[in-house]
Amino acid sequence: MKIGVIGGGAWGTALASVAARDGEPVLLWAREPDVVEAINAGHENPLFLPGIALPASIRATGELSLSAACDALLVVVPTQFVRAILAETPVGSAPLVLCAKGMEAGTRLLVSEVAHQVRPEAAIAVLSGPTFAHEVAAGQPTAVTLACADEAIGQQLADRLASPTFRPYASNDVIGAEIGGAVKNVLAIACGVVEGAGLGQNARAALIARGFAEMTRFGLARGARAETLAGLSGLGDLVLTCSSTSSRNFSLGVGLGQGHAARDLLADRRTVAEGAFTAPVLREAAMEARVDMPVTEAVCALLDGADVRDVVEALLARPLTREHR
Ligand SMILES: NC(=O)C1=CN([C@@H]2O[C@H](COP(=O)(O)OP(=O)(O)OC[C@H]3O[C@@H](n4cnc5c(N)ncnc54)[C@H](O)[C@@H]3O)[C@@H](O)[C@H]2O)C=CC1
Ligand SMILES: O=C(CO)COP(=O)(O)O
Repeated sequence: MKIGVIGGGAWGTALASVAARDGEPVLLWAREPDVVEAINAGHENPLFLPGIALPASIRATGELSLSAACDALLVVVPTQFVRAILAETPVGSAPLVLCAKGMEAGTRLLVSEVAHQVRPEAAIAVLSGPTFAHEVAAGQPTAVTLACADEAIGQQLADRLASPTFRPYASNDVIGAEIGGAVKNVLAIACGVVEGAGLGQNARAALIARGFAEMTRFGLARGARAETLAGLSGLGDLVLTCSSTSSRNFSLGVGLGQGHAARDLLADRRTVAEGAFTAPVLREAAMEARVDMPVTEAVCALLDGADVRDVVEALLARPLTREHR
């Protein structure tokens, strides 16, 4: 199965490295000519994944048309670009493995729903879980959820991508796998705020638990299964992203918690903090589904420029309620 990877950021590069581990040829489409050049000439992606040696069997290209020769395509561009890239990519009969974590602005769709609109004929899988790209590319042990409604295709993809240090766990809950990854990025911003504002470790643990309750309420309303939300792509990724400055979303939150303005923190970023784009979309989707998401609302307020102390005060002043509703 020849794998093509669409997107040469940190995660696309790390996944290309996973797929190329035994000398298998992998095609990697990158938008930046510098990235294409550096991968082909020096087997490194100094822009997005510096300091990691890549397998020589990865061939980078700037030509999307070459993906027509692939048997499966890993789609790893940030969420807001998935629709445009998929429209341009020749897909043929290749299954699409969606690896971005977020919701599309305007439509409020999950990435699989966008892919289904643009490529209704393609089999769709979602790969998601606690996966910092630099650790995966360095061969450190990692486990992910690989969800596909067609379980035979899902198993083929899992077998192809698995290695002694990369363990895909099969699932058929595509929506559930996506909701965990989309929501945890917003919650990671909130946990970063707790860190940046010096609110303490009790507050962070409370936020992870109440954030998980929020993720679960929203997920169940959108048709996710509870066990998927409690698995690698939900709780697993939430715990990872809420506890490390390696996370771009958590780091963005640290800056907000220290009182910096979101627009300054987001200006001129080359790398993506998906939670900043997903938060307002998630707030709208939650209102539409009549799901209470106070942490998400607080993150939206901070991204809109509200004062940290006011937002924290308002969260803590909410009426006391039952832990389980
Ligand atoms: N970095 C990580 O550790 C992980 C990232 N992800 C997800 O993977 C997705 C991609 O993130 P990263 O690879 O980390 O990106 P990155 O932050 O390393 O790089 C930014 C990417 O955005 C692309 N880009 C910028 N403008 C674009 C445009 N107009 N059209 C198409 N692409 C454009 C760049 O070419 C580059 O590939 C995100 O949804 C992220 O949440 C998922 C798991 C782990
Ligand atoms: O999704 C990730 C880890 O699973 C990466 O998190 P960040 O995008 O916050 O860096």
